[in-house]
Amino acid sequence: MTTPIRFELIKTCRQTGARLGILHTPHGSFETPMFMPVGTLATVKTLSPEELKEMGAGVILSNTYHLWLRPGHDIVEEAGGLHAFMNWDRGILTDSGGFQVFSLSEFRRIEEEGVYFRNHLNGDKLFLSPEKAVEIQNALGADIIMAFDECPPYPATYEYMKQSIERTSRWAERCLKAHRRPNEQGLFGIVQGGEYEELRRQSARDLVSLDFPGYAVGGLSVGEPKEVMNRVLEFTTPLLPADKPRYLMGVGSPDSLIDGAIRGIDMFDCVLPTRIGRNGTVMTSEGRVVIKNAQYARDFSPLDPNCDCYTCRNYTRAYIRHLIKCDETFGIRLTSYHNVYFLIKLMEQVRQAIREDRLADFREEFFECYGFNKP
Ligand SMILES: CNc1nc2cc3nc(NC)[nH]c3cc2c(=O)[nH]1
Repeated sequence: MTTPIRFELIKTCRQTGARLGILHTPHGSFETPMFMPVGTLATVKTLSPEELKEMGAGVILSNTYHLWLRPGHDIVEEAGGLHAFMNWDRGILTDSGGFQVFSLSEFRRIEEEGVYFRNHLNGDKLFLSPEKAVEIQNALGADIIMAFDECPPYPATYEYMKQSIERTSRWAERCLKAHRRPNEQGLFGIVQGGEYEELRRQSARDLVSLDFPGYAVGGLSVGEPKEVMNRVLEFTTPLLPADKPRYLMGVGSPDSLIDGAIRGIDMFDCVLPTRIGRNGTVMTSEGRVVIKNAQYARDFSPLDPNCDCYTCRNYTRAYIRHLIKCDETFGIRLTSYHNVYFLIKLMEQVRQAIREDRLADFREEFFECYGFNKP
């Protein structure tokens, strides 16, 4: 069987556990650690594929649950798959819908066969199973697809978490069996177990024995303190094969990206840059800037003095503040463009620091400049 996804380990940073790698996919090869912009409904909100390419995006995300509801995976399949449908010829990863079920629907019932819940748009009863989640992802045609898992709430009791990870492992096996296109789409397993080391070990052991082409660390960035996330990563990533990609789902903020890379994570995704961009908050090398604040009314400097993106080269804080205040669409395009660019460039700096074996030093410098308190 030809594996559609291959991870090439280039080197490990001597100062930290961070890895420099290359993720080979049917739609190109991309350096890791990487940040993957989220395009929930087959678009990274307000940005064009050309803009994403010029800023260096390699793999972008789309949501199985949302595309299943609108426009329907059958229409996307008829269009020739997501790449054709959204005119994106680089990498695409779809999540499996598990997380949306838990985050969007109050009513839900988890059974062995799958999850019963309601359509968040019209209240209709819905059912998702491992088989259905894989069927939808096979139709959408992403290069990387995710196993159907349960992302338990934080916190959860040990007893709840134990029965949840055992079901998630059974579901993972069912996903492998249901996968119709293993030579074109790499199916990643998702390690669960919350903050319990013993359960993370059990979940990792179950999934690694199924030999997935890649592994995600799930169940994090769900409200736990950052120290908990970092501790869980410290004992979880070493359980995963060094020659396979490791994906931390739903992360994250600049400090979490750096701390995740230091703990051996290769792939990250987060809605943060476009979500906060839409309400006029931007990430800059000197910390967050809430552009609506009156202090920027006559500030004719760029959003970030150290950024060379399209937004920062051509527009001022005063102008962008004006657009956001007037609810002008061009305003959130400019802030979204800068925020996605910022995280993609941050990962370039992380990769360069790994090449120079100085990621711990880079972390110090970045945290100092960005304004994070030193841990
Ligand atoms: C598709 N399965 C799946 N998605 C996730 C998405 C997440 N997004 C966040 N924070 C924004 N945490 C997440 C955890 C999971 C998780 O444990 N499983």
